[in-house]
Amino acid sequence: MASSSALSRLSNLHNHLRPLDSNNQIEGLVKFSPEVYQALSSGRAVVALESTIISHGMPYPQNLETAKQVEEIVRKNGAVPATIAILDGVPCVGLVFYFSVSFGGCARDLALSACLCSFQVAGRRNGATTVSATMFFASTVGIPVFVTGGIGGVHRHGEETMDVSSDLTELGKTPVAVVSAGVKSILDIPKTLEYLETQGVCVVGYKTDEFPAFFTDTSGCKAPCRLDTPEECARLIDATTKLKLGNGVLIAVPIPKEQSASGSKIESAIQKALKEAREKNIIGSAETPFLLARVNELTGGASLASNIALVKNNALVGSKIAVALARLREHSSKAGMN
Ligand SMILES: O=c1[nH]cc([C@@H]2O[C@H](COP(=O)(O)O)[C@@H](O)[C@H]2O)c(=O)[nH]1
Repeated sequence: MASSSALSRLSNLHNHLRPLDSNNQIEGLVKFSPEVYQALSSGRAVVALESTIISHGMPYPQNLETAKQVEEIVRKNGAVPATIAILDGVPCVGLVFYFSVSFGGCARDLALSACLCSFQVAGRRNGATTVSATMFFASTVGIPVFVTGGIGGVHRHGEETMDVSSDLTELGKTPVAVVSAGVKSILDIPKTLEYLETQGVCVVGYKTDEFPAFFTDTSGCKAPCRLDTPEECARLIDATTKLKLGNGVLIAVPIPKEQSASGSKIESAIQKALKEAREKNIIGSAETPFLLARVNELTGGASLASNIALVKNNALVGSKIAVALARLREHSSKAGMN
């Protein structure tokens, strides 16, 4: 449970954040760290980051350490990090330190997909945002690039259970580019790609022809498109905006080669964990956290090390894309093209 100091930090957090001055009702509900507010106001590159990776995706204390290191990587590469979470019912954009203190040590049962956000806001509760909720808020406040580890997808046997992550439907209706290491093989990767196609989402392999499977750089599935530089990705995002397609882009970045080596060991642990989940009848929102924790145990921590490495690599690539996009838009507006 939360320590009282963590809780008091949490409730004081609002004093450090400022609301966006806006007539837009949704934007008026959101609060920003001064750093993110300034960056957005001046057209600087900003990278959105989710908080479920802190609350659920990794154990303490690696979750906290990784969150801080990811923010550092984003800053070193010229962008401003914007971790998103709901605190006391207020969607907040920025300030990973406070979030991580609060979510790293408590509130681990609150991962919010977009559909649950209004419930938390109305009830003035706390919640870490998943990919879908982070996309929603990033889009609302004008952050076009969002970095995460992996997205949710169609679960195995999803055709019977209807267990399909709302990350996929959000990608179908929210214009944000999500930089991830693809989809874990705990999910059904071919069906996930099929579903994304149905949703009209442009899926890009970054420097690869193959869609990556999170812990490994291969999945046996072809990536629908391939791009090789941050500038190309920025042009794609810009074109999606100009065409007013209204949906997201998924940029799938393979895990770095060095870490991909332990992929086969991790894959067999995934198969064992999946079997255990079925035997114990662990389903729905309990399934992913169970599988992640069990795979980490079975691999003696190798999966966590890989997870951390790929998130950092995604932060590096995503920041470069955000910077390239900010430059492109600056040039366009100077040239009077917007
Ligand atoms: O490797 C990971 N995949 C997915 C998640 C989290 O799980 C969510 C998907 O959950 P669900 O399948 O319940 O929609 C993602 O949005 C993300 O927040 C994670 O932490 N780590």
